This record gives sequence, C-alpha cells and structure tokens, in this order.
Amino acid sequence: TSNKTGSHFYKWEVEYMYWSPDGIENVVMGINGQFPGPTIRARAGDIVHVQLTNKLHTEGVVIHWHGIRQKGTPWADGTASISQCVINPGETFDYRFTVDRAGTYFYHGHYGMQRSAGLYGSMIVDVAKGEKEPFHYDDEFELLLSDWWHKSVHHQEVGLSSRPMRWINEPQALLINGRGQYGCSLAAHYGSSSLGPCNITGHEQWAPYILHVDPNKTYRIRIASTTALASLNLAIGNHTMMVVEADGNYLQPFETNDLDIYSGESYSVLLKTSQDSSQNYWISFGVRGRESQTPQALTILNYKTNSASKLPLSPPPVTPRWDDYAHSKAFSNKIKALGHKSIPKPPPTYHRRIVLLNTQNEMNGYTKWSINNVSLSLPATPYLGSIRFGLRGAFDQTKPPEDFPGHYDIMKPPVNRNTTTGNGVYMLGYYSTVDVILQNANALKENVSEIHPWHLHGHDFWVLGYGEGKFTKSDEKKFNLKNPPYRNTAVIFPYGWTALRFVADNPGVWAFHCHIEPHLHLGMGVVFAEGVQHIAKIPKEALSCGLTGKRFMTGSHLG
Ligand SMILES: O=C1O[C@H]([C@@H](O)CO)C(O)=C1O
Repeated sequence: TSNKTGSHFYKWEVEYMYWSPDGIENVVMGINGQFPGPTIRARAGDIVHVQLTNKLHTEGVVIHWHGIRQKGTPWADGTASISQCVINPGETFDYRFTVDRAGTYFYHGHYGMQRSAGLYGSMIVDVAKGEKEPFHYDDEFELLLSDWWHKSVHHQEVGLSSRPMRWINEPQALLINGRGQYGCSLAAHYGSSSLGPCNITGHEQWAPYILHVDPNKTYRIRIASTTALASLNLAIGNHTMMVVEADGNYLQPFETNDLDIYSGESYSVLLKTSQDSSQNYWISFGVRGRESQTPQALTILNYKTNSASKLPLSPPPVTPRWDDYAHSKAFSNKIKALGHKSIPKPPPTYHRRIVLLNTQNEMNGYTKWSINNVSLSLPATPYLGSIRFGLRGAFDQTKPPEDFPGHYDIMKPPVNRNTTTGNGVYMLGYYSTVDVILQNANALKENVSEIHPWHLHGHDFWVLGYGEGKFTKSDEKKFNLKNPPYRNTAVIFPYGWTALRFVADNPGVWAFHCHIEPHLHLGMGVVFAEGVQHIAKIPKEALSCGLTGKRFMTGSHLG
C-alpha cells in the first residue's frame, strides 16, 4: 500500500448564467458553466487546489469548503470578513488545502446570500490508498439538496433588510442535484396532488436526476443539504436505509425508514436493492419544521430491469407532519459515533462554557436574529488579519456575552424586543476544551420557536445531548460522553437546548452560525478565534482590503 499524497487542480470561473433549475428560466450562480458547480473528488490526505476567478461583473465572491477543517490553512476557509477579503470581479484567489478525512462534503458561497443564488457543489473524499471504509458497498450516488426561490437573492436581501422586514417565505421548489419541478408533479398520476404531470423528455436542466440501480446490490447514497431554509426528510418507497456516516464521521449503523437532514449536514446511507426488481420506487424529500406548501422533491430509484419512465406502483412516501418534532428528536437521538480510530473521544470535562441564547429581535424596526442579544454584523477587515496583526480598531474589542440573564423566559416572546449589533470575538484558549450550550427560545410571535441548524467552521464538535426547555447545570448528568456523534452541524429544536463540546486546537478565526441563509444574514452567528499568533504566513491576497490592506501599503501616498 502506498500513502502517496495526490493533488487536484481545478480552474474555476464563477459567473451568473441563465438556468432553469425547476423549469422556470432564471439566473443562477454557476461555476465553469455548470449548476451545481463541478464535483470535487479526492482521497484523504490529498491537496485540493482551486484557482477561483471571479467573473461576476459587480460583486465579490468567496467559497467555503464545508466540513474541511483547514488545519494550517485558515485563510482558505472561504468566509468573507472572517478568513479573507472577498475576491473582486476579475481577480483570482488560490484555495489550497488538505482534505484530511474521508467523507461526504460540499462547498458553497459564504458572502451575503450567494449560497441561495446557487453557488454550491459536492465534494467527496475517499479513504486514503490502502485504507478501507468500515462498511461495504458496490457503487454510490451523490444527492446534493437545495431549495430555490424565483425572486433573486438581491430581491430577497432587500426584503430582509427593509423596515418592516419582508420575509423570503417558502421556496418555490426543492432541488436534487440542482433539479426540481415547479408547477407540475412527477407523481401527478396518483391524484394526490393538484399539480398536473410534468412534460419532460429527460434532457431538460430540470429533469430529475434518476438513480439507476442493479437488483441485489448495496449502494452508498451520499446526501448533503445546502438548503437556504428548508429542513428535509428523506424516504425511499419500500426500502429502508442503513445510516453509516454524518458530516465526514462514521456512525454506529442504524436502520431507518426516513432520515431528517438539516441545512449544513451530510449523511451516507446504505441501500440494498432487494425489492421487487420489476418495479421502480420513489425517492422523496419533504419539508419539516416549517409549515410549507412547497411540494416534495421527487426522483426515481430505477431498477435497471425496468424502463426509467415506469412509474412506481404507489404514490410517494408521505413526509412526517412538519411539526412532529418527537419524530425528529427520535431520529437525532439514534445518531451515535462509531468506535473508530478516526474519531476522537470527548474530553471528560471542559475549561469554558459558553451559553448562546438564540432570539429573534428588533432594532429600530428592523428584524434581526441575535445571540445573547447581539446580532452579528461583520466588519470590513477580515478578523484573521486584524487579530493576527493586532489591529484593534477593526472590530469590537468588548468581549461578547457568555450567557444571558437567568430570569429570561425562553417560552415567551422577548419582553425587551430591542437588540444591538456587534462583531466582538470569543477568544478561546489554544487547546482548551469549550462547551457551547445552544439555547432556543420563543421568536417574536407568540407560540413560535423555530429549528436552527448550527454549523462550526474549522472543527468538529461532539454533540453531548439535546434537551427541552432551559438548560440547567443538572442537565450535564445526561450528557453522552461515551459515543456522542462527532460532527460540524447540529440542530436546536424549538424551545430546547443542544450541548456541544470541542477542542480549540486549530489556529484561525472560525464562524459558528445558524446555517439558514436569511438567519445568518440577519445576524445569527458568532465568531471564535484561537491560536492566531501561531499562524505563520497568511497569503497577502487574503487580506488586501480594510485595515490589513492599508497596512500592506507603505507611506501615506502612492507613487
Ligand atoms: O426569520 C424569520 O422570519 C420569519 C417570521 O418570523 C417573520 O416573518 C420566519 O419564519 C423566519 O424564520
């Protein structure tokens, strides 16, 4: 067996282009003329080098490599204002990083709401040469999930930052590998939907991505969600699934009829094609956690013994009720880490506990989301540079709050609806163990508390537990320290808490935020930093804006 490191070079151009993701022509952000962008495929230990040129006419761009920890390359994390300056139109930036662990990942824009505009793609990391996955499969498929609006992202952004806020509402379509159907249904023939049949030849940009399978084989289906808003539930007619991976980490395999997937998460499931091979079957994704009228995303599991256009015998599986949270919690609680050399055990105790209260608020009539009553508004100078070079004027030097007032009633709308904006940083002790308690609460409206999937950059965390109501010290006793899932995204359920633990062992500045695009845009995130003085050489191109940009210029005048 050889352990030779491979490297993969990609030359990418980002541009807007006409596309019909759901049968309605629109404008999407494409890469090299493709939507979704090209799939990156590498082996664990390889170097991925993406030379990204911004071909947009009037907008900056960055790309985040979701789930890649960027050890030693914090400037390649692709977060605007955090790890780098945006790449300006006409400019090129080199993202060069190691993919150190096999798994199912994806990449996406991380500036404004460019992810919602379609800037995303899949990234698959295979095990290193000579290594084996702890399960067997014959072949695999990738399903990248997203949601799609007919109103442009610019239109949506103006609405979100208007007074009063104009909410983006529910998506017009759900997309599987960038393909959905608006105003018609693949399942129209069953009479369960008011939509008519779709007129599809198979060559359309919005024709479903069909999974062609042989009978009596095992397929690995890699599923990743980059939705802007929707939480999804997957079911495959007549088949169960064996869940084996989440966010690039192996799980104790468990069988399920349906799988919840929140934005920012990825899973692998094993599917045995052991059903009647004279039939085809539905693959369906429906919205959970929001009362949405958006139709299920559908495609076909086609046993190659049939024509792909042969419709399944029964209608698509019904998605559990949107507010059946007991169902979601039962699923989340089944997820446990596999005992495996690639997955570390959590330290038994923590050095610092940060409690983060999630609330919807108002500021001068604008709607915001806040964490401990601070709504994140990103600075002009990337933190990576301002912290590394001690440019204290670049962001708030006051420490952001670590907790919220003990009398706060999480079951009620905030008594004081007002919030403030800020951009302070949680400075973490290098190599310290940090516990984060994400505390959910009631939104502005009575009897509303929403799901928020939180994503951490630069690390995986152990999900120590979920609970109802306000977290108290005694809830610690219920923590799972034995086999907690190790991942980069975890959900908080309505009116509940989620406890996470991670080790601050990666020099850099890292976003930690709700992965719902409009929520992040309205301030629902925080910034962590650790070991920044240990970062040797940050490429100048990452920091040539704001105060770090000025610093690179010598003297007060050019010429
Ligand atoms: O941020 C949000 O705003 C709306 C609603 O609270 C106000 O219209 C909604 O459902 C969100 O998730």
